Amino acid sequence: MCASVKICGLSDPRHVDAAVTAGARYLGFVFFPKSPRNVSVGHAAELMADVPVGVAKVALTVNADDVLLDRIVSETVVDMLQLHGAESPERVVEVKARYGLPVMKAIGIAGPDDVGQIELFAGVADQLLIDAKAPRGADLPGGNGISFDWRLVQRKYWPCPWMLAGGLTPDNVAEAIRLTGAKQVDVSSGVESAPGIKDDRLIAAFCAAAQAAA
Ligand SMILES: O=C(O)c1ccccc1N[C@@H]1O[C@H](COP(=O)(O)O)[C@@H](O)[C@H]1O
Repeated sequence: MCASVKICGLSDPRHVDAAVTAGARYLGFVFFPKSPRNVSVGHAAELMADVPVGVAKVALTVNADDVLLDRIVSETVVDMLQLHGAESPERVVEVKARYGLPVMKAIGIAGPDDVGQIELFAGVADQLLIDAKAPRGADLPGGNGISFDWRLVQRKYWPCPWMLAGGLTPDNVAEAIRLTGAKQVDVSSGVESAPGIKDDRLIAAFCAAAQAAA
C-alpha cells in the first residue's frame, strides 16, 4: 500500500489542483498570521470549496481559541483540525467534543526525551503528526524545513494513525518512509520554491516518491 500524502500550507487554487492531481489525500491550510502560508478564513473557504470528496481538508492552527475555531468550522468545509501549538491533552478532548471533527495533534521531536509526548496524546487525538521540534526562538512551531532523527520513531506502534513531518522533500521522503515505516507523510517547505510559494513540479515529485516508496 502506498503512503498517503498531506500537502500543507496551500494558498493558491492552482497548487490545490496540483496537489489533488498528484494524488494527495490531505490538503493543509494554515491559520497562523506569522506564517508565510497564512490564509484568511474567507480565502480558505474558497480554496476548500472545490476539493473532491475523498481528499481531506485540514485546518492547521496554533493555540487557537474557540473564536477562531468557531469561524473556521462554521465558514469553511473543513474535515479535520490540526492543533500545532502547545495544546494539552485536555484541550484536544475539548476541541473534539465542541466541533465533532477529527483532531490531529502535532508533536515536536528533537531528541529521545520528546518521544514520551507521543504516548500522552495517542489515546486522545484521532491522528498524530510527528514533526521536528522548532528551534528555540523560532517564529513558527512547524514549517521550518527541519528534520529530526527518524530512528527515534522507527517501527513504533501507537494506537492511532500518525503522519511523519519535518524537512521532508522529494529527495528524502522515500528513505524516511523506509526507515520509519510511516504510512502517511506531511510536507510544506519541501515543495516550495520560496517560503510560502508552492511549486507544482515539486508537489508532483513528492507525491510520486511517497507513493512509490511504501
Ligand atoms: O507551514 C507552516 O507555516 C506552519 C506554521 C505553523 C505551524 C506548523 C506549520 N507547518 C507544519 O509543519 C510541517 C512540517 O513543515 P516542513 O515540511 O518541515 O516545512 C508541515 O507539514 C505543517 O504540518
